[in-house]
Amino acid sequence: MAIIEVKDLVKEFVVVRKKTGLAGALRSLVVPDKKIVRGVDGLSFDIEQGDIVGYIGPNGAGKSTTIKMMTGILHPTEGSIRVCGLSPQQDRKAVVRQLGVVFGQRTQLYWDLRLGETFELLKRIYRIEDKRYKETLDMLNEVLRIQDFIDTPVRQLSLGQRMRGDLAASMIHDPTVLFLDEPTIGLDADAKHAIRQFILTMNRERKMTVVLTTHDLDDVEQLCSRLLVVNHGKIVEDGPLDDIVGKLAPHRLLVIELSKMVKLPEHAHAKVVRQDGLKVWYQFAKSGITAADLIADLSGRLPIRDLSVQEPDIEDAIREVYRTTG
Ligand SMILES: Nc1ncnc2c1ncn2[C@@H]1O[C@H](COP(=O)(O)OP(=O)(O)OP(=O)(O)O)[C@@H](O)[C@H]1O
Repeated sequence: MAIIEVKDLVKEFVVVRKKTGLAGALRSLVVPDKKIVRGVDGLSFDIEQGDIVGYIGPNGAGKSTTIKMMTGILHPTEGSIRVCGLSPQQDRKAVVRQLGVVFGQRTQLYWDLRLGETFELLKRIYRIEDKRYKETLDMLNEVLRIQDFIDTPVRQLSLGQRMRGDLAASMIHDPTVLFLDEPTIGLDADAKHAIRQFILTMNRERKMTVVLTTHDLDDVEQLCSRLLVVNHGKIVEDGPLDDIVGKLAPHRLLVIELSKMVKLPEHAHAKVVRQDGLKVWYQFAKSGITAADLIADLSGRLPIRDLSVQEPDIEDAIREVYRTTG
């Protein structure tokens, strides 16, 4: 059985369209011009235990709305959700016990408490045994190095420390599923690295299922085995990371710097897509030829001073999908 089951999920919001001018504003008060917005428009997917799934899409695609429904914060207009076999709406308490939720844009820590006091409080709320609590804290400390700032009041933590604290707090009750909404937003490279290591460790050591929304494609590439791409409230792609990259961005570029100007040879598997003086860009399909074979072919026919292979930019590719399906 999948750990998360989402079927035909729809969420509609009623928004009031404001009319312009004073007369319009007064008219809106008397007869509001209401419009229904579909934030989520018929989503279906399953997530298996132990998966790390990237839930990605452009601004306004419906990612946060889906997460809010999966965590029981919002009620679906239509459709059904099961998390660990339970309904987040009907069995909210039991589902919350199974979930860790972290929003990168806002903290769930108590602003005036020291981080350690917050953990103690959560231990009591969730009635965690001393032994398990200690094991969890030791593991969290190893990965997130929270000991350095465990006695600091939350309001004095840097953004990176605060995010580590938030992640640690979400783990105290040993959840089965972790929802992360933009966990690396605004962080420096070190903090991002620590957070990615933490996610991988929790997944490996505790079989934690992770659903991650992010605009950071490095997060996706380093963490996720599967991607769900959402646009206008609908899933537009669902599959292994490599397949989606292969489908959306099948080409690579071989960038060659020539040592002197020559006539460029044609190649059955590569075409020149750009030239700027002595610099030449050959585009080739990953499925047609390997970079090594292409380099071997061309190096006998061109005076090469330097070269590099550019991987496809998946973000550009996804943007292209959004443009064509939007
Ligand atoms: N409370 C609300 N009232 C009205 N419309 C809403 C509400 N919440 C979300 N929406 C609309 O639903 C759609 C999906 O929004 P959502 O916040 O889920 O997108 P998102 O993919 O999380 O975007 P982002 O990447 O910017 O966080 C948008 O059109 C948004 O304007």
